[in-house]
Amino acid sequence: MGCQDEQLVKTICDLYEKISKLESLKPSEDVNILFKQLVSTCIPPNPSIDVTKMSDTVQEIRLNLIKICGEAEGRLEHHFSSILTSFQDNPLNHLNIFPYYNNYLKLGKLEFDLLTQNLNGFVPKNVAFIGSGPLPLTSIVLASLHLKDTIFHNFDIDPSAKSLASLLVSSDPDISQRMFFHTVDIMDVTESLKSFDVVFLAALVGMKKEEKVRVIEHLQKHMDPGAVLMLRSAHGPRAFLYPIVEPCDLQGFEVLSIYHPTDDVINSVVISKKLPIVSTGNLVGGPSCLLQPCNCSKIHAIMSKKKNTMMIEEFGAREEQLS
Ligand SMILES: C[S@@+](CC[C@H](N)C(=O)[O-])C[C@H]1O[C@@H](n2cnc3c(N)ncnc32)[C@H](O)[C@@H]1O
Repeated sequence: MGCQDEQLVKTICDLYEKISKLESLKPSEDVNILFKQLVSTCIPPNPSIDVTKMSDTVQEIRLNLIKICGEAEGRLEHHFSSILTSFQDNPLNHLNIFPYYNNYLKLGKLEFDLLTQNLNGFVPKNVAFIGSGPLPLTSIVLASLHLKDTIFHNFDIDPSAKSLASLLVSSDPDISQRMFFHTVDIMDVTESLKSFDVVFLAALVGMKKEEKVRVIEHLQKHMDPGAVLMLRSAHGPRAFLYPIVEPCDLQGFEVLSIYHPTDDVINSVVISKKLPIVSTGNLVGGPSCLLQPCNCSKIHAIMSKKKNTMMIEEFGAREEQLS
């Protein structure tokens, strides 16, 4: 790692030391300043920064940072969703009070464009968003601007997410009829997952690699063959803020494209499709794949086709009926 990169990692670690000493992660001037510094340090594209090759100490800092950023993001969303739902008129007319609203507009457009490019004109009728939170901006942006006849089912493990998000959309004549919220751990949702053409998985569902892979395996077991799984990942220094999803984490899926933004959209986007299961229960295609050397723009994964046998178990887990 060059000395400039070493300096970048040192700056991130120094910011972690300050952030980890904060008494609260609730939005405040101190919290906002530190997180703005952290995000602006991590955003400039730098493919030579590979967090997976750093020391155990830096890896531990990264894991803690992802957790802290996740908590701060949740509190920020909760804070602004509470303000928005206090408006007398339609809260969806005031989304721009959220500091990262423009980022969600750009991310939503990027995800819609990738879907359009890879779905060959098919318009999804039923979309699931997993980890929608108290301010489900991805679903709202997609439903309002891009998928104007699509039904959205939002899943979140946190009860306050459903209560705030439902209130947020309740006064919008269109969105309130097409958007539903469920308080459930996605690991407890099984049969219902088959009804979705597209499933989005929020970056912060599964913060550790093994947690993320467990969720992906669960989705692979219950999604409909041919359905699309949209994931959020991170690249370069941005991987200090969010987990990385690699094609090899997506067993049973064909990775169609990975897009690494180079502007202020922080998340990379991974679009994949659940592989068909042939009659003998074997999967067509295989888990491992080769990525062309990353040029930090748009990468198509090259799938190596290998036969792969997969046992499917029926989960008797509790499941909330979709409305
Ligand atoms: C802070 S939100 C970010 C999503 C963002 N609002 C968007 O529109 O892209 C991430 C959410 O994931 C939820 N979450 C984490 N693990 C989950 C799980 N196993 N099942 C369902 N939701 C989960 C958290 O409760 C949190 O509200």
